[in-house]
Amino acid sequence: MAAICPPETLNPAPTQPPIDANPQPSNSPPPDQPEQGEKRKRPETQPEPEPEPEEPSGSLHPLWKTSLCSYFRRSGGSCSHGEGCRYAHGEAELRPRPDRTWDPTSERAKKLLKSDDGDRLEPGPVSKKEGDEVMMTEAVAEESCSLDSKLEKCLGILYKSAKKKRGMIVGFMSFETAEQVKSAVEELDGKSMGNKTLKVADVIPISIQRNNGLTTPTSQSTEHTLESASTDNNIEASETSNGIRDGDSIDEGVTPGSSALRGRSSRDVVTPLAHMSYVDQLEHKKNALVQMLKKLVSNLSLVSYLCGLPCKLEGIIESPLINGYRNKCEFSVGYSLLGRPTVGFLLGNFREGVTAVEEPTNCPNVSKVACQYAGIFQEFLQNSGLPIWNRLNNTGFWRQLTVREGRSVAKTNDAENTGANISEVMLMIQVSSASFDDGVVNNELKNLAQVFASGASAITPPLPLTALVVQDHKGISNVAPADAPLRSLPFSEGETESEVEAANDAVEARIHDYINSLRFRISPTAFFQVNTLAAEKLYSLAGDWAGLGPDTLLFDICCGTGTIGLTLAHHVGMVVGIEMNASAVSDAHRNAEINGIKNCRFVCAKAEDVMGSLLKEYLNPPQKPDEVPNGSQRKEITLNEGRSTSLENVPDNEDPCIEVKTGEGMCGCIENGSQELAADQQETCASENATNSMQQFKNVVAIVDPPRVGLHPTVIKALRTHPRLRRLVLVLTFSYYISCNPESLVANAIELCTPSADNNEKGNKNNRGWRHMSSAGLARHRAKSMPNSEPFQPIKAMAVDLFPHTPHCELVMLLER
Ligand SMILES: C[S@@+](CC[C@H](N)C(=O)[O-])C[C@H]1O[C@@H](n2cnc3c(N)ncnc32)[C@H](O)[C@@H]1O
Repeated sequence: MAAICPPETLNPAPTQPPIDANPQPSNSPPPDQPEQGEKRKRPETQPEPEPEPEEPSGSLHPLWKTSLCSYFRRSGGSCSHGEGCRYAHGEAELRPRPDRTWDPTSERAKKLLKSDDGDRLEPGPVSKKEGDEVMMTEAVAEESCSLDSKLEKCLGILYKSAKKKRGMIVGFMSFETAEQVKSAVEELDGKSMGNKTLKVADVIPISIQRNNGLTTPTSQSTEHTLESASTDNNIEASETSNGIRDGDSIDEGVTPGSSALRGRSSRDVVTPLAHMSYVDQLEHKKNALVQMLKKLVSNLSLVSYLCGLPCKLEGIIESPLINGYRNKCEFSVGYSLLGRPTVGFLLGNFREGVTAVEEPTNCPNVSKVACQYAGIFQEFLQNSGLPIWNRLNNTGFWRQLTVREGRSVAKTNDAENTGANISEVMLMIQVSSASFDDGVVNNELKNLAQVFASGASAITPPLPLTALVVQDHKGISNVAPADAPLRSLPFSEGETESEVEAANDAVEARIHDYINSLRFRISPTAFFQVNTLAAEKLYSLAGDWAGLGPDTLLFDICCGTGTIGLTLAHHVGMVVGIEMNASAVSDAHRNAEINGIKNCRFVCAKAEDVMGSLLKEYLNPPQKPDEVPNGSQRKEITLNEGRSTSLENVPDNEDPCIEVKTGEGMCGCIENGSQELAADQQETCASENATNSMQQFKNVVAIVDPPRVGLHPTVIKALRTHPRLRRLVLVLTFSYYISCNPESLVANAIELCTPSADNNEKGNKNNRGWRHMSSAGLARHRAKSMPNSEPFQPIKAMAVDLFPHTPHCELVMLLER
């Protein structure tokens, strides 16, 4: 309903564009933990006031009695803290603040505000000029009030709940009654807080959700939002190397914003470089990469370097497709600036209070097919009986539409005709069904499936529709954990519920794409690079630089569906892929199988849990034949769903993954080159294979393609300290508007490349200084305690542009020692 903002924040430089990105499970907290940024719910009953700090006699706390006690006022004159309460029990006790202002909720301040002198005790400029207007939450914070617990105390208004995310410059409030809303607006708009002025701006009320008998209103209360008119173009990216996701870490979807957003388009937000020629975009990215590499130099003072760079930047490889290249788009569901249910991209960052969603039609990186599906869904939502997800109070049903496309083997670089190769489409609709009746939900989903099917076939040429999946997710962020429930929806005519239920048991929804003529199966939550043709170039470059040969053992760390390892498998003796997403590992197995590749093993685990033991297993062969590496694995082998079968015969709908658990929590999938999956046979086979292979690998290489956060220190340590690993190829996403990406690259490189210290420093467990360190600082700190080992040297780097029109880019860096 209202927003408060400093005008200077209205149009800052864009930060992250918001299309898709595969959710990175590594970044998703386990379901039992709050997701990042998740707010704690305000308790129903008013909590007891926090214990007040003891006032040292003789030296009063500077804020002593400078704010009115809301408990005292509301309870009609009692407060459990009695006279010891830090807050003033009534106007008479009230003291002026250190800045000579009065509690703005006090009668005294109100009177002063009405006078020409404003609320200051001393003459001086009153902060009424535009530049000094602040978000309510900023001002409140300056007044030492936490919005959650002390808003009422500070502002003296009645409200139902107040929410603010860390880092947000707006706060959201809901009220019990219309009167509360009215008086809160009167009270807050234009109010001076310290030397700042609160601004209340109009927003479109989000809780006006359709209720045509199918849903219950989210709350009986009059729910309004105090929201900001301010925003910038920032959209947080959850991840990663495949680009950006919309709504990622925006997580909440609130209302469409205010007039400040009018004129802003999803094109500006999602593809902020689209106004430049492609040549200029590449130049821009290259320059940004040079800056980032220079930063690396300053952190690696002992490494020889060239022209200010740690290694030569060989250039930037262009994307074969510049428009419509994305094979995956995650479209938010929300309201447009005009209040219309819309499927598209958020116009800004929720932290800045922006929740308006606009259609993706002008975003040059989105395919026509994806736009058409977004349009079909949007049309459906105009008449849906179930509400759109409300990011303010985390209620509602429809959350997100993901469109994933698979291409046929024939490729075209024809920018105008990118849709021609799209042969498969998977639609994943994210909903939150928890508070809705099953019958209503099923009916609505059935209608939606029909709408998608008929909409797809009504278009000329008809849109492919291969799989329709519903993801049920009730977390605050749209980034669902990898284990969020998925179900397939029937969409072809005549297909019945029970047929689909049966099919759900057997057939997992998936699409296929091709890389270097290999066919790849992709499950709904598995990572796959969003620009397939550019990814081919990326993988080829990584392979060229890795120095591969028949005697090479290649570790594909963070392997996803196995793309890097499988496309290079024919150059090497063996590939060991490590990946934590079980669906992706299952895809990797299947992909090896459908492409007839036998020399790969894929391990389903966090790299940090298994890297050390895998290096040992392959590179420190046991001395005696009966000394089997990872002996504990043998005891805990389990077959998925207790099946025992031959991989050669695994039908497309079965998961050939065998899980192996070790005492260290390792969960591995035995290499699929083995024929039998019977547990004991498989384990022997795997070990033998591993042991036999060990002797023949003269060359050990790792290609590392980690998520945005970079490599875990444990993985770095394992790689750095294993003397037989001589070559490392890092594949990292560089996003020059996002500081954390280059940070993680720089941090990882510091640990890998800093020479060992003469005297290793042992970590001091009690040293909490790390909390305030940058990631580079932390990495330098860790490098000091790295066990004595030969450092890697950066040899060369090259960028590959997987994300035209956006600030993102992949960087490949070769490290050797
Ligand atoms: C940038 S993607 C690269 C995937 C693959 N190399 C490709 O190009 O398709 C990063 C992958 O790392 C996985 N991942 C994230 N954290 C991980 C961890 N701690 N251990 C193993 N895999 C991880 C993600 O699930 C994701 O599949």
